[in-house]
Amino acid sequence: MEIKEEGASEEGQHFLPTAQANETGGTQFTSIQKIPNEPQLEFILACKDLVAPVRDRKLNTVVQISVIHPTEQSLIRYSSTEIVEGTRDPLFLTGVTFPSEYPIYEETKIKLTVYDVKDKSHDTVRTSVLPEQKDPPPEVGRSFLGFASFKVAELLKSKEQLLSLSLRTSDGGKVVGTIEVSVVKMGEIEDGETDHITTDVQGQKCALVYECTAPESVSGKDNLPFLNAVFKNPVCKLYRFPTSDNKWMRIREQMSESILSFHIPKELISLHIKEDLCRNQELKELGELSPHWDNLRKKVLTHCDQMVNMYQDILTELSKDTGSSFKSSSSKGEKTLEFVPVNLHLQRMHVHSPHLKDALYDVITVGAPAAHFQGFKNGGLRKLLHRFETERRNTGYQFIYYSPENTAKAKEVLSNINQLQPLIATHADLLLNSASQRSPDSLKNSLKMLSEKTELFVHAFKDQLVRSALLALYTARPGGILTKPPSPRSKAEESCPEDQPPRMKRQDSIPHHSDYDEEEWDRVWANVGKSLNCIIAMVDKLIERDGGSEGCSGGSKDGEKDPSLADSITSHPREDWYEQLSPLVLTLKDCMGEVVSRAKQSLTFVLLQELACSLPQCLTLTLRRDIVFSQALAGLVCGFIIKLHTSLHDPNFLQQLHTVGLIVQYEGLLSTYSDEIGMLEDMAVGISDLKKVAFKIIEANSNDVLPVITGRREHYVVEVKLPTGMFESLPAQIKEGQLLRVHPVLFNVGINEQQTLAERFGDVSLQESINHENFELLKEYYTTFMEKMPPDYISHFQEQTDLKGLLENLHQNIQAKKRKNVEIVWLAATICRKLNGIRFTCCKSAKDRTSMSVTLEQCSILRDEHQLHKDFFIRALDCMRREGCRIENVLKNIKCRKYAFNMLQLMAFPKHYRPPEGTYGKADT
Ligand SMILES: O=P(O)(O)O[C@H]1[C@H](O)[C@@H](O)[C@H](O)[C@H](O)[C@@H]1OP(=O)(O)O
Repeated sequence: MEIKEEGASEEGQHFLPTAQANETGGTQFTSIQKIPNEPQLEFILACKDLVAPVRDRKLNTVVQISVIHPTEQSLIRYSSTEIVEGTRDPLFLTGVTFPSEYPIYEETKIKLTVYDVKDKSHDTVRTSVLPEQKDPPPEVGRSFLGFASFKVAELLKSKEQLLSLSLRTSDGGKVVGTIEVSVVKMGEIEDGETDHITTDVQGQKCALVYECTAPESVSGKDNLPFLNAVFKNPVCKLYRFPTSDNKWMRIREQMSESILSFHIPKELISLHIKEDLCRNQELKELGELSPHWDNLRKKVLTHCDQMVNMYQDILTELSKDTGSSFKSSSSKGEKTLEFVPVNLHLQRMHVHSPHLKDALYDVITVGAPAAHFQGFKNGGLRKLLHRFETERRNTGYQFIYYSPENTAKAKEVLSNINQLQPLIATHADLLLNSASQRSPDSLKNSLKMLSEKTELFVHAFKDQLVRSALLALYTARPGGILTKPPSPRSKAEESCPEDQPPRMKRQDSIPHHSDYDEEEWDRVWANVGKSLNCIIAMVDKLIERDGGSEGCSGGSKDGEKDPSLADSITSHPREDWYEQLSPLVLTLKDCMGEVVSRAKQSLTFVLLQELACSLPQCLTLTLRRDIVFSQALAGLVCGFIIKLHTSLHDPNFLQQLHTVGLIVQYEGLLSTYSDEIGMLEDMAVGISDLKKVAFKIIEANSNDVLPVITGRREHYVVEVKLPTGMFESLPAQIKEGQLLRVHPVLFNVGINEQQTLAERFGDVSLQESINHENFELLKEYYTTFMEKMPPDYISHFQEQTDLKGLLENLHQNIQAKKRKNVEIVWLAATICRKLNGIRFTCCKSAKDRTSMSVTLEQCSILRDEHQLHKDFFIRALDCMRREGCRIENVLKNIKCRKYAFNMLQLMAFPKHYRPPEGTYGKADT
């Protein structure tokens, strides 16, 4: 077989899809026997007795792993180990793993090439997947020592699955040492054997014993097919690190993208279109208005229709991306991809350490949810929304000011009406159906349902807002007089004596009209309750006369019956039930229709005020908020799904889920300088808006496992599907569809050179306020958690972790005005993990700073929870950053294997956020 130049082939971590891989020109190859969804082959490497080309040179070795597929002639560079310095017998901590999807067979050949690295800052055989990019030539920074190759079958069939191969020079002649390839299986006990490994600290040695406790399934293998439908294109890396008692722990790092990146935005945009079309229709149905308001309505409708068209265009564009699951950092500013989160991944660390249970640690990494296309010249949502509200409050005569709470309330009531009216109509028909069957039980049941829904309906209008909006609309009708200016009134002011002028407080400015009959609405509204009472009374009578001993459980709402109705009931002995109930049901529907029509119009009029007073800013702001929210929600749904699947077998988690909900903690690394201020302002609102989301778990009835979103801008429900077996095992509350809450919190600490500028010459108040506000939210969650979770769980919990102490520590750190105080994000992350929460890490692109942070978090967990040998902390960190999933993330985003940092930036970073030499530099981002 001819071996081609290495530079000509592509980086192998992004492999062919399986179907393609099996098309091997008709030739059959032998698959490696594998456990479903587990990597097919994993091995580690060590060299012995390496011969230096120059005497007395201390070797710094790296092994490059390449693959030759059976049908192909060329080499594909697959991965590399880390560089081990100063030894002829290097033992590599970075292993090799071939994920389940990788087209590898027993016939596949693997080539191991050993290099001596002379200049780490230039050590890079290939930094790019594009052949002719500006990479240094292969020989820069390193020199070839020797190579060996083997077929996968040879390794698998070898004694103890271990090969010891001679390393030869390129002409194949001279032996320059040996390389050992040893198959590993996460969780399997290996033969006791000791070895030595050079640590970072010169001269220190560490005896290593291959010994592991029995494996324990942490990944919930039975639900993997389900997760595979959501998480795609995994990149896997394998490491082994020594523990403080000189044993091995194994770590598998995995990074996957998700089709939810595109699916959630599409779902949301469809929902917005529906909501906006419905609002536009309601605006049209507002009825006759005086010329002033009618003109405004026309203007609003023109803009709103344009907006809907725009959302439709975006949806069409996105729908073309069928099956996409990744938006790269370089596409941040693309208009058609605005709703899609940037560089969203599940970053998972699976730890198998001696004497401890296997553990999984998940972080969702994603670019800060922000409106990159709209830009940040005028700031982000936090500032823009505030400014918008202030301006609106101060607009003069032409509009009526309703506070954001009241506008939201109007939307909520409108949505409740739209949901409840058809529901009530259905229950009323079911009642008639039961009546025609003369079935007392079914009649009682139908009545119960009808009563419940009608009560909800009546309750929905209890708000003072409906009353005041009715009056406002009355004055806006032709002939209605709009008092000048609409005088602000609150409840307190209503009690002011007539002769005293009302206080001019710029709160809701609701007009008055002396001809207006305020009680009319009360009558119309009360009629619904009354007509329900009539039905209840009639059902009671019918059942009683039919021989039933008990009265109907529906019960009159206020205990008294309408006298006229009671008469009509007594005058019909043993009649046809349907005939008796039918007119009453009709009356209920009519009364309801009257209420709906009045309330809908009045509340739509409230919405008209918001839109009319600040066109087109209002719509642009809504768009910005929708964009940011969509990106945030896509991440949240990923986080929720993965958390649910990994914790499904933990009853405490499930109880926590339906009792107090989940904390969702976002770590932000944005600086409070220049554009990133705007990003942070967007991100803060996007994350806070996630409070409007509730999850509901439903049983999957088909192969379509993707979540479904219902609701509207103020309140969304995400339905997450589970296969029957898993669904059945859930607690009753969850199965019954209880809404599951999330509690998002954001802590931000800027770490780069821009933050240095902000701290020296700028303003860090945004970061400070965000951290303060979110600390209060976190504390609230903790308090509820302690109050609502059962005492035995809490005591077990407290034994393990001093959460209170961690919270206090976090609080002190937030208050201390310390520069780049990364302790804040570390503590917040620790608290989140201890509270069983969902973790997120974000920077602008989730590529560079995020990569530094998640790798640091992973190694800190290994040190704090899994006894990583202290001398190996930095080395583990460097391994993960040099050859781990995150450098693949960089490659995937910008087609170049370099973190986009320069020396100046690195100097500004807090300790431990700096990548190893040779992995960073100028990159086209
Ligand atoms: O992933 P990020 O940390 O947001 O990437 C930044 C990087 O930190 C910075 O040094 C570099 O100059 C670029 O601005 C990166 O952002 P891109 O969005 O351009 O990848």
